[in-house]
Amino acid sequence: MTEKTMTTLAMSSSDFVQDLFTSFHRISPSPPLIITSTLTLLTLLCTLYLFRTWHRLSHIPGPLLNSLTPLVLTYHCLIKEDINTYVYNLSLKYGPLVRVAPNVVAHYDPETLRRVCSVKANYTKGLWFEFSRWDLERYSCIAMRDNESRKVRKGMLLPAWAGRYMVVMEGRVDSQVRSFLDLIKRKYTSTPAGVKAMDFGHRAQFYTLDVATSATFGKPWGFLEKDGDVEKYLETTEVITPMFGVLGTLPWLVYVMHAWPLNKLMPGEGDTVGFGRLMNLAGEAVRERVEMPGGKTEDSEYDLIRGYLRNGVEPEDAVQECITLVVAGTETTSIALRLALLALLTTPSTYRKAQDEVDAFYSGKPAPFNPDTDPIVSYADAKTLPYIQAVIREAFRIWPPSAGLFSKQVPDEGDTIHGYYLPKGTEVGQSMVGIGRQPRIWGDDAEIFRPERWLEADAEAFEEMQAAVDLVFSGGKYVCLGKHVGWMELLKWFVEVLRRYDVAVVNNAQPLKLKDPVTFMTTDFWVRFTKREGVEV
Ligand code: HEM
Repeated sequence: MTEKTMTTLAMSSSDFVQDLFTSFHRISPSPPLIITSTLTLLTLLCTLYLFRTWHRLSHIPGPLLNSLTPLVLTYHCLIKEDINTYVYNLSLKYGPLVRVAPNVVAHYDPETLRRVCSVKANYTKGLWFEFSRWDLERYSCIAMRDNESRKVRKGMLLPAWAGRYMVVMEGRVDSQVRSFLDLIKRKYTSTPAGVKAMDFGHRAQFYTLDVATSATFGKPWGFLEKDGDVEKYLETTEVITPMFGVLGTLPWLVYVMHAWPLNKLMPGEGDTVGFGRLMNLAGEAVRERVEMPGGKTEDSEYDLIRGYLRNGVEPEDAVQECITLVVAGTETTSIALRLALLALLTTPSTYRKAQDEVDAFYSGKPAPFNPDTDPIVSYADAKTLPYIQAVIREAFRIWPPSAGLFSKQVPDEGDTIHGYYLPKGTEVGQSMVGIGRQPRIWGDDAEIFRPERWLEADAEAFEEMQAAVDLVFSGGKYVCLGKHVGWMELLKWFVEVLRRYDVAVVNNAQPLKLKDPVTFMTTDFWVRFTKREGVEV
């Protein structure tokens, strides 16, 4: 090959490459075209996804936006802080079954709620409960979604609350009622010479925390004695509790938070304060009891951890149950205590009647009254006071302490509620606010706090009302384990406090601030206690 031929060949191959490049460039799409096609494809996929999301339950009435995204509910938890009122208002607008999120419907029918929760129903717990998984490796009963496993676990938990153990538990409640009275005496008795206002929102929590921790661990953590937060528990739970509402609407976030790197920020057994400290103490308490030599435990040493372990709960699971006991037993009862007191303080006629009932009860007892040695009213006696019970039931009704959706999942065979077919996997949420406020059961004055309605009702109506309000403790296989302890705490507190003190709000224009990010939470509830005339305290 000559040099000339070589040069010609080299030139023609470079021309060829250049031509190829130019023609490729000519047919390749311009950047705007790539962006436009990608956007079109994404829009198409999103539309398909949204259509599919909407279509599944498109026959259930509800706002369009809610059928496309759960973020509307998240917004009402996080920003508007009115989630339960919002869900009830949707029911009023759209009917007895309303679609509140793509896969979640809500109802306010006591009968439906009882059926969904009944032992026979194949419904399982919904994803809403995922927030109560304190550890992804282990379950506490409240978070268990598999019916068979939860039946076995609940069967182990129940005997720990039975018979004579309730007597022990009542003694624990009495001690904390006494601690509360002692706190008023020590620091918060107002006189004409000066007001010693108490932030009741926090003190209600101190009381219920001391009851829950003494029932669980055998002795209280001592919030009332210290009259302050212990181990920064409240400081951290005040941040965490509203988050429970958000996680209820976006359950997948629970797994994100338990995965690296967010898990580094989550409370854990290594923590020395806050929620992590509770985990830590629960672990220690369980280990301590497992390592203890066998033999009979005196009733005075009885606590729920011992009861659970004795009934066969694995130690690691007992830790989870301890955490649930403290979380489930505290905020619920505090809410009921605060709002029942608020209702009494802002309705003078009911306050008088409640106090008269307590006085009438004690007028039949031998005098004189010694506040330090007289026993705290027994649960059995307190249950003979209809008006005080009516006050508590009215508070439960208007501000249900367990106000969230508490959704349960439709079983494989599907279900029909209020004439609407619900396919497998649909989450059925409850509106306890709706159950407590619907005029069909409560009459036209359903929004009004009026304990008298309970005394006026005939036997049949009373039964229906009681069965409806009782659902604040859920029902069937999900019924609250601490129901009687909660009732004891409330009844005993009202009887013993009203017996000794006159209570009044401090800020008449705004007794407290109420918000509803997951359930009814209050701040700035200042009250004053004044000794009743002629009563030694
Ligand atoms: C006014 C007070 C209370 C209310 C309104 C209340 C409400 C509830 C509700 C609605 C549930 C069922 C959740 C569900 O699975 O659907 C529940 C479960 C539970 N509650 Fe309560 N509760 C109260 C007080 C207490 C107390 C004082 C304790 C313990 C000291 C407690 C311990 C528990 C436990 C351990 C569970 C889980 C039961 C299970 O998994 O089956 N509760 N509570």
